[in-house]
Amino acid sequence: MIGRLNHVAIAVPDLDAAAAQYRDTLGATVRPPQPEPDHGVTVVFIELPNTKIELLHPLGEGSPIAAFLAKNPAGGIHHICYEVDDILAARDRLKAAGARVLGDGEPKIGAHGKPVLFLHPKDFNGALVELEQA
Ligand SMILES: CC[C@@H](C(=O)O)C(=O)SCCNC(=O)CCNC(=O)[C@H](O)C(C)(C)COP(=O)(O)OP(=O)(O)OC[C@H]1O[C@@H](n2cnc3c(N)ncnc32)[C@H](O)[C@@H]1OP(=O)(O)O
Ligand SMILES: [Co+2]
Repeated sequence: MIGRLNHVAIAVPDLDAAAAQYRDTLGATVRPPQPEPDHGVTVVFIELPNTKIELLHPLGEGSPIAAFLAKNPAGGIHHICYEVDDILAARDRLKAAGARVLGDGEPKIGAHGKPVLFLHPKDFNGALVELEQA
């Protein structure tokens, strides 16, 4: 059911410093900061030949990554995002298998303008999983 690895997300305490490190030290292509108020984060995408890195920083009150950064003040890998051909079919199959779909269970529009859903990390080996409509 899951397809390509769309991105690996890293929560960072200093977005500018992390973006500069990927650009200047690692020599990667770094996109401009992108506020995502509906998700409570600002993102910077790093373009790699085979996938993307999504740098995440809290935006506004009640950001879903605030607790994660409080527990991991130096930052850390926050989630992995897989593409699926049919996000509603994927959701229903996962729910039937007992996985917890986060939020109200309805897809939201993600950073690429496509529907996304999140699955509880405790149901996936301690890794928060994002699904994105391909
Ligand atoms: C930009 C849009 C979009 C895109 O298009 O790419 C994005 O990526 S948005 C990214 C940010 N959005 C989200 O993360 C939404 C989904 N997340 C959530 O709903 C919550 O963050 C959460 C996963 C339910 C955690 O909620 P929280 O209030 O932080 O609960 P706890 O701190 O109590 O955590 C419970 C439990 O889970 C562990 N945990 C939390 N986050 C992670 C994580 N990222 N990876 C692995 N494990 C995680 C946490 O440590 C707790 O464990 P215990 O302490 O053992 O109970
Ligand atoms: Co993401």
